[in-house]
Amino acid sequence: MANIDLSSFDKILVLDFGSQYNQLITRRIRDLGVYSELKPHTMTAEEIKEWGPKGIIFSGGPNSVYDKNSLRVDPKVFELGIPILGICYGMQLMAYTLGGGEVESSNGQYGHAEIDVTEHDKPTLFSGLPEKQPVWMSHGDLVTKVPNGFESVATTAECPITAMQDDARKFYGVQFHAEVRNTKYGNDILKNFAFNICGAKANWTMDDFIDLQVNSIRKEVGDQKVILALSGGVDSSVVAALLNRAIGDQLTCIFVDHGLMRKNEPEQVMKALNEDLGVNIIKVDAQQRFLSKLAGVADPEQKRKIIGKEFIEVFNDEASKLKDIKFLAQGTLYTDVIESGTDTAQTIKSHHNVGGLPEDMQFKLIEPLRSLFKDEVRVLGKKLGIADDLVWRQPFPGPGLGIRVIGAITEEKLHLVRETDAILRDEIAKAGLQREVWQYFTVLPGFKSVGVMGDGRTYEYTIAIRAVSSIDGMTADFSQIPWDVLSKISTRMVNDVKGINRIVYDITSKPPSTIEWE
Ligand SMILES: Nc1ncnc2c1ncn2[C@@H]1O[C@H](COP(=O)(O)OP(=O)(O)OP(=O)(O)O)[C@@H](O)[C@H]1O
Ligand SMILES: O=c1[nH]c(=O)c2[nH+]cn([C@@H]3O[C@H](COP(=O)(O)O)[C@@H](O)[C@H]3O)c2[nH]1
Ligand SMILES: NC(=O)CC[C@H](N)C(=O)O
Ligand SMILES: [Mg+2]
Repeated sequence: MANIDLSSFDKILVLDFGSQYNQLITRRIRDLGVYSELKPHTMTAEEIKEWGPKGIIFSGGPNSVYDKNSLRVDPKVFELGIPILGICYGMQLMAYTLGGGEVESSNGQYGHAEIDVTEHDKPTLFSGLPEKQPVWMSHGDLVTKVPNGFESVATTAECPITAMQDDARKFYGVQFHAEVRNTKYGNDILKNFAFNICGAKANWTMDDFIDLQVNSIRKEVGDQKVILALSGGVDSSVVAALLNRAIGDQLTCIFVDHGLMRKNEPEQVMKALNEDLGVNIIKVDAQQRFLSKLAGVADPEQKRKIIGKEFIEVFNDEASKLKDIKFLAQGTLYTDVIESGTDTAQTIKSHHNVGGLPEDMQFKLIEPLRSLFKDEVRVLGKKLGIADDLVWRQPFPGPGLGIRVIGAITEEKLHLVRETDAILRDEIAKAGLQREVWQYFTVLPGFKSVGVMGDGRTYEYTIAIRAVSSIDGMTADFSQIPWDVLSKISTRMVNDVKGINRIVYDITSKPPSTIEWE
């Protein structure tokens, strides 16, 4: 095993000013083969120097630079001689902090825009790229005067200073989000920054990630025992493979059947995991515990917190049977972390494994995938030799069908979601669409409507079909499942599942919606 320490890699540091997309910047840089980490905006110039990045990126964020409590940066960071790129709030912060710049509020620009690049001659962020480029904007404020030493290098009608640069000091700012895929040349812009401007070398790969994680797990755990929350999903299976490599039989995996699983899932999961992963797995039957705690609870955040807490109670019980367990491992991804809310980012929903955890938890967490996105985890899963079917399994949230029955959960409602979900999955498989559609499931909104079946009046529940395409779960588009497939699905659901008389199709993207309804 290679003994890896970070000093062998060229690094780019991303400072966190609270954007939902901040970790997306680090992963774009890692995709280029350059090591990158997200760190708090409070890191001092001295600490940054010690970390030794080739370049620094300031992320976007929800603040306005003129807010009293807006997030700032140590001004000495501009004296380190390290190239800096500010994105959105990051650019505004540069203009505000460096002498001579001005920022004002405006009507805002949200979504697509086209920029005109006005500076081509010098080596810039835009070297080798077209003069006109589609970008993605999300801002209320804008820079109205560049700081001393800077020039404006790109423009749109609404935002005359869309990009700015100071060649001599290697400081750059873009008002648009270069890290999102809707910015057509975003990756090329980041490439120009990392390689041409910072002079970084691409000497980082996912194999290095595996080595780093395995080493750090061994160091942290020593000869102690670890339990892993294993769901049968991709994320926890990848963690199982990593832990198996790092600590072998010091690991015990625990699969919880909370009664919110899909049709036949518990049996299938146990069979598949036993065959594929070769790890020691305990199945806990906890249906009654979860369902009785959830009875009558309608608020989505409260449901998520109850589920998160009950998971930990189950792990506590199992740990006390196994004795001397200090560590709980989970397949937490960055999406779970950022949506649950951080010191700088707002809470969108409390994922059961992050925001839903009880405050007084006894375990120390091991979460090796905490900074990664789903598509990176799939690459990792393949590298670790996990079977294709498991690597490409559609995500299924820990709270399961519990967040797909909207409002209070009952056995009857769970049954309707479970049966319609099974039909949907079967028809999607028959149509060969499993890979094309990223995630697909049914939701029971909980209201009834009038229908007519066999000449008789019905008054029954509605089922909604949710199907999305995505790469990392951070943004998603609704999938355009062919009408004939939808038609078959709808007919089968109404015919086969008693208690349903209407099927609707969810045609919203994320944002503005989220993938799950709760
Ligand atoms: N039924 C379960 N039993 C044990 N642990 C679970 C269960 N459901 C979820 N978890 C834990 O919560 C984590 C987060 O769940 P999540 O659904 O995001 O990941 P996953 O199930 O591993 O992968 P996927 O996204 O493919 O479903 C899991 O990685 C796992 O550690
Ligand atoms: O393990 C999980 N625990 C949760 O509490 C949770 N909530 C949402 N999800 C999954 O995360 C992805 C993004 O979902 P949303 O757009 O609904 O936030 C989608 O893939 C969701 O299925 C969860 N996974
Ligand atoms: N996305 C951002 O970074 C937004 C920056 C700032 N909050 C604005 O509205 O202009
Ligand atoms: Mg899951």
